[in-house]
Amino acid sequence: MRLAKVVLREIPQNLKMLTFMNLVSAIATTALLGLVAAASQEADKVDARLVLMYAVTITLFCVSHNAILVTASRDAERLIHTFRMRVFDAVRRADLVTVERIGRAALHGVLIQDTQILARVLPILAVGAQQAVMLVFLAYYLAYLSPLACVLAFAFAGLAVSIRYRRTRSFKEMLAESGQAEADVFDGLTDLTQGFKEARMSRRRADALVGAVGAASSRARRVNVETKTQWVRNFSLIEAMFYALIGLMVFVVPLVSAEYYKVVVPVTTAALFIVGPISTVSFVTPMVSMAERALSNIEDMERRLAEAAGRWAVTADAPVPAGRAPIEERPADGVATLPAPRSIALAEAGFAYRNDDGTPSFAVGPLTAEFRGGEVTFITGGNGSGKSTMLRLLTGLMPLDHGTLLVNGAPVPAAALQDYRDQISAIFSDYHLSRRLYGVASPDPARVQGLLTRLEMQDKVAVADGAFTTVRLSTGQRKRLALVLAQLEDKPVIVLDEWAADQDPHFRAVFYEQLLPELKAQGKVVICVTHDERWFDLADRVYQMSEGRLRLVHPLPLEPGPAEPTEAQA
Ligand SMILES: Nc1ncnc2c1ncn2[C@@H]1O[C@H](COP(=O)(O)OP(=O)(O)OP(=O)(O)O)[C@@H](O)[C@H]1O
Repeated sequence: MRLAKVVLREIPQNLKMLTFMNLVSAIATTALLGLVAAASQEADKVDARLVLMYAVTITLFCVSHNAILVTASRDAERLIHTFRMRVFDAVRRADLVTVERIGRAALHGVLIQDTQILARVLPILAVGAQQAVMLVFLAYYLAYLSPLACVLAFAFAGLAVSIRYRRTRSFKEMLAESGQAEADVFDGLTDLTQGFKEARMSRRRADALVGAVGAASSRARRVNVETKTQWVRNFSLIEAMFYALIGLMVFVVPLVSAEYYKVVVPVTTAALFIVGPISTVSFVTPMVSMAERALSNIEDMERRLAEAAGRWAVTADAPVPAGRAPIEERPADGVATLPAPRSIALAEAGFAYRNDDGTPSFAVGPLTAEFRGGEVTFITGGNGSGKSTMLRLLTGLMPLDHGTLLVNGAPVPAAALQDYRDQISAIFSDYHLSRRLYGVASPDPARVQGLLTRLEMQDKVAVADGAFTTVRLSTGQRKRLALVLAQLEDKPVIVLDEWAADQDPHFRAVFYEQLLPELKAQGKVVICVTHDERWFDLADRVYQMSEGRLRLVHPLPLEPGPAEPTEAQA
């Protein structure tokens, strides 16, 4: 059972203590029953010793019950924290295509919904386990009083529980359907909040969007109501059956057992005591499948992300092109030593986006291009020609299907990919600007002020306590802050995907005529995707992308000239 394995593997520390507390609470409950039976024999006087023992037993029960609940809740939260951190870590290690394919809704489902299910269910399961142990003790006690009553009571309880289970066969499917419907609602919410402007601008679009979210929400409501109704019906049925069980003990058993009248009071009391635990255990057992499902979702997500990372590691270790020495891997920790890039390149690189059935939907390559330090390279080409895809491959965000990524002419091994990415500042067209300057530890205030002034943002924004004072800015202004951040990172490679497209004509000229030459003068590898032909002559190289293929258009590759006359000819 997945749940048991996970508990043993992830939170083994308190299992002994929980088992001990379970035994204490079960013994305390059985002792309570014994004390009630003993007191009922002496109903004409109050025995102080029995009262004291009763008080001690109740205290033991309360202490052990509390300890079980508190420990189980704490362990459940620890488990959830572990899972969340593992999934976060797996996300940051995965490649972009996998994360995009999995989607925000599925990740949200796992990180929020499934972990919450575990947080709710695990402490209840601990109580279920406690009640199950208690049932074993109560069964012994009942069997000691009257074997016949014990057999009848448990047979009847078994019947009640099995009727209940037969009625909850479809519980799992209902949960799955409800989870899918909730994910669809979340998708719709994302479309509504992120596409708010578009929805607000068109009644038909907004109607269709809200209609789709409404349909998903209504599906979720129907399934959730069905699930809860079934739960309530089952609960009532089982309650009624347990009252019938008490009737069985009082009216039917005396008919078949002559000596029964001597133990009728303790047996009936014991039967009353087993009603609660049986009800709890039968209520809790379906929750095992809920927890198993949540766990399986979390583990599947981890596996999908890890598999993608694994595939990537393999493809990144593509064969070394002839004549190029690979970057060395340090054997001790397996991390490659990556030299500071003076040039980065793609050699015969290829990649295809794939449909769900695995067929390629769009392919780039073979791509061969080199980008050098102290040079500005422009990449141009029509919409959808593959420029951003090429940048994603060049920056190590997506695995190559074939070909090689090179630094200073040597292939980058899988173990060095993060090192490689750490050398690149990239501002993609869908750049996300955070208010906090993550990863830039205590920047020099004078330098920050200088950069803000250089980017003409000094009157709008400042940096305080490691964060921009605001990011509520225009698209062009946010891109300028992204460039401030990139300059603060001061990495040897800078990649800008249509950065200038959002700038006004004045600042566009500043960008091409001043900022790019400054970056070039600092010796950086500067790569810009751009459509601004007016400034093409400022670039050292211009590549043209067309239908996934890359062609050098400036400087034009030299045509092979007439052959030099040989010595003999001379
Ligand atoms: N995440 C993705 N999943 C699947 N296919 C994608 C994805 N992103 C892009 N594509 C496909 O790759 C093609 C090239 O997209 P890409 O963004 O690389 O083009 P681009 O040259 O940067 O275009 P633009 O100038 O419009 O930004 C697109 O036509 C699209 O079909």
